[in-house]
Amino acid sequence: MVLKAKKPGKTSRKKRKKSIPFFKNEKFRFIAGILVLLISAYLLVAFVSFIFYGGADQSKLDLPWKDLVLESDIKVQNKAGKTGAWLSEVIINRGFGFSSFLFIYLLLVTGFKILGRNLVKYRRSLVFSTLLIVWLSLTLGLAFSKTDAGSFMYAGGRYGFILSNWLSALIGKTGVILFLFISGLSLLIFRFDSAYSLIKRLFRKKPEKEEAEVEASTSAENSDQKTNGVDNIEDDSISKVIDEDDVVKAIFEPDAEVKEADDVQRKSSGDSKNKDEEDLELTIQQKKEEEALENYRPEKMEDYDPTLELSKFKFPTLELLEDHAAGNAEVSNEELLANKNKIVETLRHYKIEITKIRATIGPTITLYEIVPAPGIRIAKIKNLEDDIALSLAALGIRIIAPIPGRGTIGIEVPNQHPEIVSMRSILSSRKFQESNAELPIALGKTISNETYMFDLTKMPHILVAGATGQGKSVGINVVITSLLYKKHPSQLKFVFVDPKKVELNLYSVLEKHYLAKLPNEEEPVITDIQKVKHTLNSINVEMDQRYDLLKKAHARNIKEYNKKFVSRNLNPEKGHRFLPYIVMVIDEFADLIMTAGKEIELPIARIAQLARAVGIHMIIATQRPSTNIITGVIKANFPARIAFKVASMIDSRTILDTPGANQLIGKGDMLIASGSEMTRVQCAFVDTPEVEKICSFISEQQGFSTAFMLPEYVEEEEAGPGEVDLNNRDELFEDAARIVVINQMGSTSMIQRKFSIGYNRAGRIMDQLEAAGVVGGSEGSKARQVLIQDEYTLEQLLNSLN
Ligand SMILES: Nc1ncnc2c1ncn2[C@@H]1O[C@H](COP(=O)(O)OP(=O)(O)OP(=O)(O)O)[C@@H](O)[C@H]1O
Repeated sequence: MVLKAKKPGKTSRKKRKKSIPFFKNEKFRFIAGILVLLISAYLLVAFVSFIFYGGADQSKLDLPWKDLVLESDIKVQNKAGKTGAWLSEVIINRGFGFSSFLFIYLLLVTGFKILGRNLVKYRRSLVFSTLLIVWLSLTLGLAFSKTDAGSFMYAGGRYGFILSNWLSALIGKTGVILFLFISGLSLLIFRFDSAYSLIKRLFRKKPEKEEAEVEASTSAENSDQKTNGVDNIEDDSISKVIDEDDVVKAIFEPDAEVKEADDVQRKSSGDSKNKDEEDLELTIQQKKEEEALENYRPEKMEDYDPTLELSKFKFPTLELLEDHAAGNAEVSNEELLANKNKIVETLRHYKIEITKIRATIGPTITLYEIVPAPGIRIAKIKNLEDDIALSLAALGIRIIAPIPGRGTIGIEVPNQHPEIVSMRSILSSRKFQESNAELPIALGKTISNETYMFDLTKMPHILVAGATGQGKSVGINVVITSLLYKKHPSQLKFVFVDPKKVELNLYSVLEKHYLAKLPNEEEPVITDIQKVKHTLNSINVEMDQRYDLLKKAHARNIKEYNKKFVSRNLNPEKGHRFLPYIVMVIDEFADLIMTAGKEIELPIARIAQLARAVGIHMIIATQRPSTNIITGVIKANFPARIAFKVASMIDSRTILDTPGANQLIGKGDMLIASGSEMTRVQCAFVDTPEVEKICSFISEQQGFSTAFMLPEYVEEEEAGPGEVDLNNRDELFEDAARIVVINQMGSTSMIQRKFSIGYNRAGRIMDQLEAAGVVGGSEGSKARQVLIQDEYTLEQLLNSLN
C-alpha cells in the first residue's frame, strides 16, 4: 500500500522539476510568492466591494472592456478600481458566484507554498477546492434560481445558474438535490477523515456494539484462563474428569488429549490474531500515517533498516540449548488416583461433600478442581489447607478458593516427579516463534502445559523475588535468553547490574552487540555501586532525551517514533535517531538499597514511572523481599511481580500482596502477578553452559565498534560554570553556539553528537556557552534553556566577544 502511494508522487514531482526549472531560483520564488499573495489580497478587496457596489457599477460593467478601461470619465465605486470591478464581474457573475471566494483561498495557499510554507496539504486542497467551487456554484444556482433573476448578481454565478436550470430540466429538481447531496457527501468523505469515520459510525452503530460485546466476552474468557492458569472445565480437553464411579477411565489417555488441546489452543490463538488484524485495518490513525509518508518522505529513499550495519547477524539456533525434558517422568495414574482419594476422604472427614473432581496435570503440580455440594462454605475448605497437606504428606499444597470466575475450588498438589521444562521446548513453541510482541519473553509453562509468554513492553517493569536457590537466577537467564533469540542487536540493549559479580558476568562478551554502558567505562557489566548510581542517572538523561525526541516527532511512544524514523519521516540531522529498547537488569537489588538507599531508589522509581513509553524497561531481582528493600515507592511502580519460593508468608505478602509464594515448591516454581491476575508457572530451565554457548555464538559474530553509549551524567556541582575563561574559548565554541540557537536546544549530548567529540569537551563548551549568555544554567538531566532566540542576535554577541 505504501509503495503504491509512493510511485505517483515521485513521477509527478519529477515532471514538475523538468517543466519549470527556474522555480528553483530562490529570489524568483520569493517575488512570485509575494506577487500571488498580493493578487489574492487585491481580489479580496475587489470581490467584497463587488458585493456592496456591484449593483451601482453594473451599467458600466456591461460596457466592453476596452471602453471601460480607456474612457477616463467612467468611474466605478469598487474599491479595487475598474479592473477589480471588471474581474469581479467576470469571475463572480459570469463565473461561479459566491464560491469564487475560494479562488482567493487557493491563491493564498499557492502564494505561501511558493514561499516555502505549506499551510495545508497543497495538492489535496487544490483538487478539493476546485470541486467545491463547482459544487457550491451549482448548489447556490439551484437555491437562488428564483431570486437571482431580479438581482444584479447571480449567487451561483452564471455557470451555476445555467447548469442548475439545465440539470433541473434533465432530472428534475429532486434529482438535482439528490445529486448534490451525494456529491457533497463524497467530497466531505474524501477531504476529511473524521467525517468519514463519523458517517461510518452512524451507519455501523449496532454492529460495533455487538463486536464490542463479543470482544469483551472473549477477553473475559481469556483473562479467566490466565487467572486460573487452567483452561475452561467444559471445553478443555487437558482437564480430566474424575467421576466418583468411573475414576480410572476418566483420568487416563492423557497424550491424545493434550494434542487435541494444543490444536484447540492454536486455533483459538489464530482466530484472535485474525481478529486483531481486522481491527488494525480499521484504525484511522494508520491512514494518517500513510499520508505523512506521502508528504514528507524524501525522494528516492528506501526505508531505514536499523539492522543493516549488522546485516549478516545470525540469531542463536535452538541446537545450542539442551533438551532437559528428555528424562522427565510422567505423573502416573496411580499417583493421580491416590491423591484424588485422599482429597475426597479428607473432605468427607470434615463433612464436605463434593459433586465433581477433575485433575489438570502440570509440569510440577497437578491441579485438582472440586465442585463442592450446594451449601458448603468455601472458607471451610480453605481452612483445611494444612489437613489436606498432612493427609497427602506433601509440601507446597495451595488451595485457591474459589478459582476466580470458575465456580470451582482448586487444590494444587506437587507431582512426585516434577518435570524440567527445558528452555528449548519453550523457545521452539509456536507461540514464541510466531509472536509479534515487541519484547517477547517466554518464561515457562502453566499448569495446563501452555507456554507462558508476555510482552515486556506491556508489563513494563518486573520485580523478581525468591529465597536463595529457588530459581531466580535461572529465571533471569530465561528472560534474557528469550530476548536474545528474538531481537537484533540494533533493536535491543541491556544494562546489567550485578553487585555479586557472578551471575550476569557471563554476558559481558556481548558488549559490542547487546550491551549499553557509560562512556569511558571499562567493565560492561556494572558491579560497583557508585557506578550504578551514575548509570541510573544516565538512563534518566537518556529517558529525558528520548522524550524530547518523541515530542518533536509527535509520537506517543517508541514504537510510533521508530516507525516514523524507519520510514524516513524524521530527519537525523535534527537529532533524530533509531531508538533501541533498553532493558536494565539488576540482579541483587537488596545490596544496592542497603548501601546507597535513596540515591538508588529515587532514580529507579523515576525510570519505572516514566520510561515505559520511551522503551526503557527494568527487571530487578532480590533474595530479600522485605519492606525496607521493596519499599512502597518501588512497589507502586512495579505492577508486574514474579515470586519464586520465599521463606515466609510475610515475604510473600511483600512481593505479591498475598500469601502463596511461601507454599511454592522451589526449583523454578513461581507465581506471576500482573495487575489482579495471578498465574502459577513452572519456569523454564536454562543451564549456565547453555547461556555461555549462546553468548559465544553471538560474540563470535561481527559486532558494533563499541557498546551502545549512554549519555554521561554530570553531577550538578561538577557542572557549574565557575571558572570559565571566555578568552580561552574552545575552537568549536562559535559553531556550537549556532547549532544550539538554530535548534533551540541546549543539550550537551547534541553538541557531542554533532561534532563527534567527547562528553567532557562538549560539557566544557556548554559551560562557555552559559558564561557567554547563550544558554541558561544546568537543569540536571534536562536540556538547558536557550537564551538567544535568533541567529542575528547571536552573531552580534559573537562579534562582541572577539
Ligand atoms: N526452572 C528450573 N527448573 C529446574 N530446576 C531449577 C529451575 N530453576 C532453578 N533450578 C534448580 O535450582 C538451582 C538454583 O537455582 P538458581 O541458581 O537460579 O537459584 P537462585 O534463586 O538464583 O539462587 P541465588 O539467589 O543463591 O543465586 C539450580 O541450580 C537448579 O538446579
